[in-house]
Amino acid sequence: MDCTYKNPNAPIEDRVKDLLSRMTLQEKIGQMTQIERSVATPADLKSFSIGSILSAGGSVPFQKALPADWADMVDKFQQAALESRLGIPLIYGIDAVHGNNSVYGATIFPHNVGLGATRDADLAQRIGAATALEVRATGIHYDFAPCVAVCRDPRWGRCFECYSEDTNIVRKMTSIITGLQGKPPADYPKGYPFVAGRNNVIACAKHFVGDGGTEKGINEGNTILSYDDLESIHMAPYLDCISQGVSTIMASYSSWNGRQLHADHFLLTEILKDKLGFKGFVISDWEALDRLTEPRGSNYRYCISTAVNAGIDMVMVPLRYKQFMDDLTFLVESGEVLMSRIDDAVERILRVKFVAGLFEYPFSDRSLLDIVGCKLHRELAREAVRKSLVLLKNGKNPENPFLPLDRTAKRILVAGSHADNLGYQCGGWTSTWFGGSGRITIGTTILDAIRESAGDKTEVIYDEYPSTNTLAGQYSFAIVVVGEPPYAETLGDNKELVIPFNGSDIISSVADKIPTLAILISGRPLVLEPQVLEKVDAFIAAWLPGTEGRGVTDVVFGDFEFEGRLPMTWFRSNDQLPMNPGQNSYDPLFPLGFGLTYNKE
Ligand SMILES: OC[C@@H]1[C@@H](O)[C@H](O)[C@@H](O)c2nc(CNc3ccccc3)cn21
Repeated sequence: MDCTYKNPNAPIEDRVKDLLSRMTLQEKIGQMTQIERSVATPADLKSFSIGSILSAGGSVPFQKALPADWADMVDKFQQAALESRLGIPLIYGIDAVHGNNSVYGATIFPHNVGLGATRDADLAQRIGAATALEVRATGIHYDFAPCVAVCRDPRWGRCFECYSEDTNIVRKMTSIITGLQGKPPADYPKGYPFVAGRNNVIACAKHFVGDGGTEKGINEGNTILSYDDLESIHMAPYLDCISQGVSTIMASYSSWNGRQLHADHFLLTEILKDKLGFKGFVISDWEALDRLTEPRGSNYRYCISTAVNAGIDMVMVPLRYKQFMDDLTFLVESGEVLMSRIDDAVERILRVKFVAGLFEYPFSDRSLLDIVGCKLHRELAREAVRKSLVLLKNGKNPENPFLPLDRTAKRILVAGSHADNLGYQCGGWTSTWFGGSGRITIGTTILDAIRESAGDKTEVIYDEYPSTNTLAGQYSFAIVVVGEPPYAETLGDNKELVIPFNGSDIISSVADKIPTLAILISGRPLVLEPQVLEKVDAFIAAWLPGTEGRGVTDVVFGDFEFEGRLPMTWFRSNDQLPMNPGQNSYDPLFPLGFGLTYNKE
């Protein structure tokens, strides 16, 4: 074997150096280019040595494609990449942010806000490992997760993607990385990317840095903070990610004190790479370079030169990639971007590919196919749901708790927009970018769970919007499930955080007549009107639990204890926001960390 880079026994840094020395400028730039699957052609993958492909949210081979169809698609792209002159394998990336959520039938775990309510680092790691398996089963190598944003204002449309407003909770939950990638050995070099093997994925901590701290929670907005506060509140989780061997980090669309992150050499290079010693690669967000100018994408050469010189290594172009490659070639040939910067970026990309074993195992492992949505993973997701539930009220008189409910009760009324809607309980980034409604995948709604758990003689009546006539009936108790519709990113920015679809009115109309448990399905706390909270007998925040609705009934019917505690402050009204512990005006309805349990001690 004459090429060091092809020798699996050679030290990785020797392989990187050898391969880099053989590459043309065009091949180097090709490796820095990530394109969307919809514009990828085998011919271009081969001739341009494209480094990476992604599936945008909802970009699937076809509706309800099976894991084998996904693996076929990825392997076909990979085959083309391996036919390039130097045969450098590509990495295929996807947002598997709560399971492999674009894939029909995959296990959908609670979104991060619910996992933050568990504060359970071991659970996060096990979820990471399960997610890695379901991603690799589809042939995909690269997961744009975890989001380690610290959400300081719930008006932000991406609050549900965050573990907490509390930096230390986010830091704790970065353990998911050692599940996704595997755990590096104790003596592993600091800052060096790590991927244990074929059952693991390349992870991506995002979005560096301060995305959760923008003014008024405006998505892609401006985070106005001193460097010390930026570091202590928003940057701290990245030190944990780097110490756990995270292989890639995604830059944030947002700005710090008016400086766009994608253009910020100080943060991306001097801090992240030089001071923190990050040796993986920094990837841009989707068309983030285009956002560096107004109108977007104008003077694209300026955008490219600014971002690449700031420290962006791989560019999620992802559509007009020939323009990107041509412009970057021009910039290098004109000296505006130094070859040393290109070489640094390509070294980082190749390092991650060698570490991930992709030169040895570029294709999917078909023995994993049946693991997608398997019972073991659904049980894990069910455990996560149980541990994520936060009990905010239990009984109009604390001496007389309302929960646990009697599953053998004579007659139960189930109501509300979110009682029987799998898409709603999964939230955004499920099946499509911003999620959907109804039976969007395979799973158990809360109504399904109640029906499965209830006694043989128990009558379960479901009425989404119960009429006066329905409410006039006799019931042992009612369970009303309401909440937010799915959303993503800017679509989720909201200055008026109230329960949508007249959720409060439905709760009130039922609770006026029947002893009622209210369950809220949401990506964040919402305003709970005092009279509504007074009327219900019990109230649970269930966040966005995903496909395993049985996790809710496990606790509601008393088989398991409540363990969840608020990962976000529960504000009284929108005009209090932003409101975080430590502020003089901290006057929440329920404070960060609140959560009742069945047992008094
Ligand atoms: O999906 C790739 C990235 C994702 O990893 C980032 O967290 C997120 O900020 C992000 N936003 C977009 C843009 N959204 C989009 C979704 C569907 C089709 C087209 C664009 C892509 N991405």
